[in-house]
Amino acid sequence: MTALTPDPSLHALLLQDVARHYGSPHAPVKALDGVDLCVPRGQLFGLVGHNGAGKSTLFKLVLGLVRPTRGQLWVQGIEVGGPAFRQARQRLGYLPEHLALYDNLSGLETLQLFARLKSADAARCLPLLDELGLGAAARRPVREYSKGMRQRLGFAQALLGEPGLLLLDEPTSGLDPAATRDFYATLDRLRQRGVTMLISSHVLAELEQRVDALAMLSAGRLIAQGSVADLRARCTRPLQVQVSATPEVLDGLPATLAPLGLQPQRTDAGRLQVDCPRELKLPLLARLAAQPLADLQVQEPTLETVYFDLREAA
Ligand SMILES: Nc1ncnc2c1ncn2[C@@H]1O[C@H](COP(=O)(O)OP(=O)(O)OP(=O)(O)O)[C@@H](O)[C@H]1O
Repeated sequence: MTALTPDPSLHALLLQDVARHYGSPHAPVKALDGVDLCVPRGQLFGLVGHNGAGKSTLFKLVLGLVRPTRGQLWVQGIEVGGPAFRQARQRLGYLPEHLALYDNLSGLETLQLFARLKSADAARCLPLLDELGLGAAARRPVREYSKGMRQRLGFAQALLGEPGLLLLDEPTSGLDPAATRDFYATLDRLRQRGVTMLISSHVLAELEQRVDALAMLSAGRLIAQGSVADLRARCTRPLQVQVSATPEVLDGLPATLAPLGLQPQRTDAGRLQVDCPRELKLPLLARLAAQPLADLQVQEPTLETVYFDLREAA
């Protein structure tokens, strides 16, 4: 786990020992319990966890919409709920999982309404819609918008006020692959401008290739935090190594790999698979490299496998 520095101004977001309990104090629902989290500035940072893990509660705490039962939070160095937070809140963008929109307003009117509520510059509305590919539809009523267009409009309201930190709750749920790709391309552009983004998703494969780092929540507790590579290194599940070669070469591999204690399995006539503990990866590859193979593939555990593994170990 990343060591926490005591200086909140160094981070886009810092949580120290944060708990949020609901219900009776005698039998509380512990939506979050003792979470230490540190999101560096300028990162695309993932937040993953199963249903009810506490992701939305964490967003609400950061936005100051609910108060922590225990602990402290800082957004860009400002304490959430403290005297300077009201102003800092203006530079927080939030895209909730379900954003209520008025069907009879146009996209532009909707965004102008959000701009008024947020005291943001209304002159930015049309350029923002253009930037998100909604310029041509800006004056059409929202009831005519597709799911993807509604999502982009929701995203536009989150971008009002030039936020330094964006909170994105399940932003791609229900989007098709092309819309998802476009959405992440926009996030890339924002990252290049130095915006920090905290994004929650159930689709771990989607985050795997895109986030700088992520935190894993389970039943209100933070079970791991780091880059995908850091978290993979902590996973106890084996790597899968697949090799292709002539049947004669494959016949000889069990004896070659026996000194490592590895037992390859034949998957079809021309292929063989070895489940390999991480610490044996290099010795295995060294032995395989000495063989006349036709092909070799190393499959790392997916982020989903890593999540389940770390959750079991927590
Ligand atoms: N207002 C509330 N009153 C009582 N319990 C609540 C309240 N809000 C959340 N909870 C409980 O807190 C826990 C965490 O909920 P939360 O919505 O934060 O999880 P989540 O990770 O966002 O889930 P999902 O992925 O399903 O949206 C759940 O057990 C939920 O039932």
